[in-house]
Amino acid sequence: MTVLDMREVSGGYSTKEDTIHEITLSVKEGEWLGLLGPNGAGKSTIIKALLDLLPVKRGEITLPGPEEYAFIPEHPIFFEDLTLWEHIDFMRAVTGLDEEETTERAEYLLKLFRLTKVRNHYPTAFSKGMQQKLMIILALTAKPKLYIIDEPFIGLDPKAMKDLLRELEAERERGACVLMSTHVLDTAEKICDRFVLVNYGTIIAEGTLDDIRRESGVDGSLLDCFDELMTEEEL
Ligand SMILES: Nc1ncnc2c1ncn2[C@@H]1O[C@H](COP(=O)(O)OP(=O)(O)OP(=O)(O)O)[C@@H](O)[C@H]1O
Repeated sequence: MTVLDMREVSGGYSTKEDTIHEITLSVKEGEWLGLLGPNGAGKSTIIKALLDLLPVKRGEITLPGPEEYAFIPEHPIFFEDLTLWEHIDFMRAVTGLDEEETTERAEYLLKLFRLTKVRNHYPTAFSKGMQQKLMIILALTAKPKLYIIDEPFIGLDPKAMKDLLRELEAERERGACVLMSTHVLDTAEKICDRFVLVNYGTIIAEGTLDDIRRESGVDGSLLDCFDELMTEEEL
């Protein structure tokens, strides 16, 4: 079953020029889609368009209801006046999740990501990695149908990255799906089922690793294929 669908979506920051052009992609139940591309390619813009944070000029977007997806942004966002635990309470109040279950899961995740000691502190004073972990904990606690993650691995220490992958893997077994943008191609290659490669706001290749290999003519890693496709584009 398709959980997320974008059909020929174009839009951008200025009224004159589009940043993304006719983007078509979809994510099915239990599937992990990697959104890849160089700096400035338009990955975050595609995610913003998807979440209605950017005016979409053309195209159609189908997304589950807000309580069914969680967004982990590239740059963590917090309420200045709420402590870590108050953020969890707030998320629970908004989503209407069961109190006991949410508390148990949040406490487990705080321990796993080593934030228990700062549960009553304000996230604005956290390091970038700690803030990123809190965004992850809030998303994982909500147990949504769909995770939309913009650069999940930047700023995380190796243990946190491993723990995040393990927790997401457990979520996949539950049927949850993931759309993630990332530069970490070796990890993407291992965990994603399909890939969408974006350059200058346009999709230049998509499919499974085998599809991407065929398209690039390179029988190598995702990074090798990516390099080849990018070189072809620049010629
Ligand atoms: N707030 C903004 N206002 C105007 N233009 C923007 C804004 N944010 C991004 N852009 C432009 O949109 C284009 C795509 O940027 P985007 O952030 O989507 O790229 P990205 O693929 O996520 O890059 P990175 O990997 O560096 O995060 C770039 O040319 C960028 O300059």
